[in-house]
Amino acid sequence: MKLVCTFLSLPVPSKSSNFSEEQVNSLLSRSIPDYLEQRTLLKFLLVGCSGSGTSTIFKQAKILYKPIPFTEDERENIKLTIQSNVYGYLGILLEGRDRFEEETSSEAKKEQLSNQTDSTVTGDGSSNSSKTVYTIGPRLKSFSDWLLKTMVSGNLEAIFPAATREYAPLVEELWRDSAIQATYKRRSELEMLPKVASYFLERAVEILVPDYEPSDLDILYAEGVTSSNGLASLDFSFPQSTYDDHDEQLDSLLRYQLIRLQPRGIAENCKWLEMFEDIGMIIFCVSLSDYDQVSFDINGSPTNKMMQSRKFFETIVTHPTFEQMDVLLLLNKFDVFEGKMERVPLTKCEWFDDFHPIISHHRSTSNTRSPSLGQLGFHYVAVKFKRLYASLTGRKLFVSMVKALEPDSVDSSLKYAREIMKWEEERPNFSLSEYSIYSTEASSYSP
Ligand SMILES: Nc1nc2c(ncn2[C@@H]2O[C@H](COP(=O)(O)OP(=O)(O)OP(=O)(O)O)[C@@H](O)[C@H]2O)c(=O)[nH]1
Ligand SMILES: [Mg+2]
Repeated sequence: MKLVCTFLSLPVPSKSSNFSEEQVNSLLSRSIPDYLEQRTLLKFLLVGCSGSGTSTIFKQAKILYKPIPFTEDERENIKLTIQSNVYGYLGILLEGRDRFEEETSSEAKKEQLSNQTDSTVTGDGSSNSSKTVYTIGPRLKSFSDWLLKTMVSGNLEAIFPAATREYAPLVEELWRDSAIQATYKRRSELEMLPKVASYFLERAVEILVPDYEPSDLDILYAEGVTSSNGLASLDFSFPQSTYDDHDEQLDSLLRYQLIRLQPRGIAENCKWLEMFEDIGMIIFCVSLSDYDQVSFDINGSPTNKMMQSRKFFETIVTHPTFEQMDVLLLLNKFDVFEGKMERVPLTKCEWFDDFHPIISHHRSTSNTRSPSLGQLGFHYVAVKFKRLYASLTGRKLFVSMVKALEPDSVDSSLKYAREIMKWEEERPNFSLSEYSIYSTEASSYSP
C-alpha cells in the first residue's frame, strides 16, 4: 500500500481502505494515466449564498465518505450546539405563546364588553376570563421568563451543560403542556422559527437530557454545526464498491478535498479568493426554492434571494483567480421547489418572467412520462444560468439537481463533479473528433 502511495505521491490512506496484496499488484501492473501520477489532491471549492445548503452538502459528504464522520470531541460539541438550538426554538415558541395569550385575552375582553352592553348576559360574571388556551401555570411561567431572559442576554450557550441537568423535567412538563401544544400548532405564524425546528422540537424531551447522543441525521439537520469562521475543509476519497471497474478502483486511491466557504468570509473585496488558485473546480450552490424569497442586502434594501444568488454567482465566476476554472452549478432544494412550483409561479422572480410552460392537463394522470412542473422549472433555471455564464465567460456551465438532505443525491452530484474534473484532465489526450462527442449540450446535465 505504502509503495502505491509513494508511487502516486499520495498520503497513506487510513486502515479503512485496505487493499489486498493482489489488488495492489493488479493495480500496479496496469498502466496508470499520466494525470493520476502528477496530482496529489483534487480540490473542490463549495460556495453559495447563505441558506443555499452548502453546510448540509458538506456534512452529507462527511457522513458519506468518512468512516468516522465526527470524532468524539466533535460529537460532544455538536450535542451542545443542538441542545442550545432546541432551547432557542423553545424560547421562540414561548415568546409566541406570550403573544397569542395576550391577543386572545384582549379579544375575549372585547367580546365580553360587547356582550355586557347587549344586556343579555346570562353568565356568572366569571373571573376566569383572563385565562386562555395559551395560559401556563406559574412554575412554567417562571421557567419561561428565565429562558427568554437568557436568550435576550445572548447567553444561551453559556448555560450548558448545566441546563440539561437542571431543567430536563421542566422541559418535559412544558412540552406536554396544552398551551405549548396549542402554540406549536400555530408555528407557521412564528417567523423566527426555522423550518427545521419541528424536527427537533418534536423530540425536545429526548434531546434536552444530559446523555443525549445526536444521530448522523440530527447532525445533518442541525443548524450551526459547520465551522463558524467561514471555512471548513474535508479530505476524502470516493469509497470503492465491488462493482467498480478499473478506473474507479484507481479513483478510490485518489484524495479529494472539499472546501466550504461561507459568503460572509469573502465579503470584503473578495480578497480571500486569491488563496484558492489551486482549486480544481468551483461548485456553486443555489437554493431553487429561493425564487419567491426576499432578504435584505448589505444596504438594507429588500432583494429577491434568487437575484442575490445570481449576483454572487457573477462575482465568483468572473473573479480573476477562477478565470479558467470549471464550474458546476448545484440547483439545490429541488424537493421544496417542486412543491412550491404548484403554488407559487416561478415568474415571482423578475429574472424568470418569461417562464410559460406548456403543460398537458392530463399530466398527472394519463401521461406519467411528461415532466413535472418542477422539472420544467429546473431546466428553465438551469438554462438561465447557462446563458448567463456563457455571456460572462464564453464557457460551458455544468448543472446538477440536488436534494441535499438525501445522501444519494449529494453522492451523485459529487461524483458528477469528479467526472467533469477527470474529463477536463484527460481532454488533451483525446482527438478533436472524440471531443465533439463529449461536448454536446445534453451531456452537461446530471439528473
Ligand atoms: N428540504 C430541504 N431542505 C434543505 C435542503 N438543503 C438544505 N436544506 C435546509 O436549508 C437550511 C439551510 O441550509 P444550510 O446547509 O445550513 O445552508 P448554508 O449554505 O450552510 O447557509 P448558512 O448556514 O446560512 O451559511 C437548513 O435548515 C437545511 O436543513 C434540501 O435540499 N431540501
Ligand atoms: Mg448552515
